[in-house]
Amino acid sequence: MSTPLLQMSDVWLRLPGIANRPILAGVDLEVAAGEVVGLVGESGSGKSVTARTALGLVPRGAQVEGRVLVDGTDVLSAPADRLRRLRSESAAMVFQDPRAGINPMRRIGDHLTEAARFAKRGEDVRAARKRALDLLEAVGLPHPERHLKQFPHELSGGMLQRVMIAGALMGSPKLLLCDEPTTALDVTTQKEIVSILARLQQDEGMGMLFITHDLDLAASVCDRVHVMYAGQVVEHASAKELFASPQHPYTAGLLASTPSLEVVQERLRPIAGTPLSLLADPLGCTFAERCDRVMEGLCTTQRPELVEHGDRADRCLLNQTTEVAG
Ligand SMILES: Nc1ncnc2c1ncn2[C@@H]1O[C@H](COP(=O)(O)OP(=O)(O)OP(=O)(O)O)[C@@H](O)[C@H]1O
Repeated sequence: MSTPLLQMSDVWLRLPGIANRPILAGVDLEVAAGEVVGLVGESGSGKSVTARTALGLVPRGAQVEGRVLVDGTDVLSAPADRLRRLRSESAAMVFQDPRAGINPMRRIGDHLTEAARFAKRGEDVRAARKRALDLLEAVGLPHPERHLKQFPHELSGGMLQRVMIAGALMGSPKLLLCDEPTTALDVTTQKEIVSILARLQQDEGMGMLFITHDLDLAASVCDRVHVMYAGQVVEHASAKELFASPQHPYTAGLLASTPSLEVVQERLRPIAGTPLSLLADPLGCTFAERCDRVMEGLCTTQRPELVEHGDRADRCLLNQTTEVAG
């Protein structure tokens, strides 16, 4: 197998003075070329911090340990100029809110060609403009020439997110990190944006990390899915296996609390309790206090490791205990 484009190994991120527990606690994650890896989990589980750490964008005051390789570059030790180049040449990110990532005072064309100035081939402005026009067309915008001259406020949220996707692709990245790219959009626009992303990912052979709350969306877009809880990956598997037979009670809980048009469920069952506070740092499993299968005396005192079972893995003592017993 080829070397992954993104390789995160045992990544820890702490925010002293803000959080008692680590924000990321030993995250392992790989994305290969041509592959879409999903990252799902409730709000606050660490999905965005994982993606941002992959590009060396860590919160101020953060203490980070572990290893992050993006296309061979050691992100956590690379100097700032190497990281800047990496973010324009090898990897790019699309965020949830397109308006937060664009200067409202600059024309769309300037935004797009500015990104090209950092690109590997040192394109001149004309070549960058041509690429911008091609990409605006590829993301389904009706009037690329006109859009180049427009300001962000002249476009709807869905149109602007297409511009942001075009901008992310200006440097022909090998790796695209998408952080809830459709959450802020209406359902029809969401579907269009997702299908554009999926087509571009395949056309360009990019590796993609796709962060979403939406499990149905993850099931339809991703090859593999990682489930995060309280800063840890608690389960990962191929999308097909994960949704057909979740092994971790948290994954099962997420599925049971997700409305689905395909499967008519009698009643949605929300996961009891609330996500682990940043001030809590329990001795045992971080999900124990909400788990409907908790083994008292065991889960509350022992931290489970992520254990592989074939090509999937989960972090649950229940499965490990059953294995030993069996
Ligand atoms: N700069 C920061 N300062 C303080 N706390 C932070 C910072 N960035 C993230 N956190 C905290 O780290 C935890 C993980 O945040 P993160 O944004 O990665 O979660 P998430 O899973 O992406 O959630 P959401 O789905 O809501 O975006 C949260 O508890 C968040 O409050």
